[in-house]
Amino acid sequence: KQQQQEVYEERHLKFISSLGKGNFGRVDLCRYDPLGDNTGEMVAVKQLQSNKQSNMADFQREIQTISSLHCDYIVKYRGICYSAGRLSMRLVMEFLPFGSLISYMEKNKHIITTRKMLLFTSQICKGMEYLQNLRYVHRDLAARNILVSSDTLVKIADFGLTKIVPLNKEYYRVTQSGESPIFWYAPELFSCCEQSRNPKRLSLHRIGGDIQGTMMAAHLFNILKENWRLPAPAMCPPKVYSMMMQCWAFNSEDRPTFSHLQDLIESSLQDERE
Ligand SMILES: C[C@H](Nc1nc(-c2c[nH]c3ncc(Cl)cc23)ncc1F)C(=O)NCC(F)(F)F
Repeated sequence: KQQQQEVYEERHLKFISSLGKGNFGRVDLCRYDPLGDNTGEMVAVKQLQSNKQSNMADFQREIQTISSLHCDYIVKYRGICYSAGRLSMRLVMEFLPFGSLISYMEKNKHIITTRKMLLFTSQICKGMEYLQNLRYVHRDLAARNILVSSDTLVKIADFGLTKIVPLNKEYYRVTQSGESPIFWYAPELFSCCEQSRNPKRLSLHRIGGDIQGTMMAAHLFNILKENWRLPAPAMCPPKVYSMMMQCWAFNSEDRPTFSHLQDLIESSLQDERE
């Protein structure tokens, strides 16, 4: 059983490579090697890029969020590393060797079966249902924020935009302007994350290239009001596309819950077995 460390000493955290950049942070692959013999565990370490006060507060909230989550389908929190003088801190998480779902799908798009994609989607629904039961809203569910643990297990990651729905409310209203991923729909798994079928690219094509900035959200709203939706990805089973369309219902009360989605996935899996 891997160590469940809470505090990581900076001097034993050995940088190996940079994994990627998020909204305000960077994630590196490190080996935590207190014995100094390269037998320590590999971990993913996130640190802020900017030391803007607001980002620091958001980072604290992200740490608070991920450290409260215990689910097989959510990336595991390992602990905190306080830098010298405790000025900045770093979030230590489990390292998933297969990387993000986007890169995994691009690399394996010719061998990934519909069954495998349904299994991944079902696991994401289970993770999202767990979040929902804790009244968390992820707000940035996209294949780029899903990590692949093995050929049969994916996990939800990146809780930088996650908010808690207050007890006296039923939904979360976007308040601060920040970068909202307005083009992102339900899991775009079934497009194999092909860049040509990227939700943003397809929506921009429909809206027209000469629109920019604040007008963009208005135009996106209009085409959705007129019931335009992303086309079915290639090889997407009809039942799956109808499930996606239900997730994109204009009125939120018409959209399926994550538990209902799991029933739909089970029934699609039956079809795939026959
Ligand atoms: C900014 C960081 N970007 C990347 N991370 C990794 C990664 C591989 N393996 C990993 N194991 C644990 C973690 Cl936390 C990240 C990785 N790979 C490519 C990236 F571009 C990130 O956090 N992205 C969000 C999410 F984690 F959901 F993919």
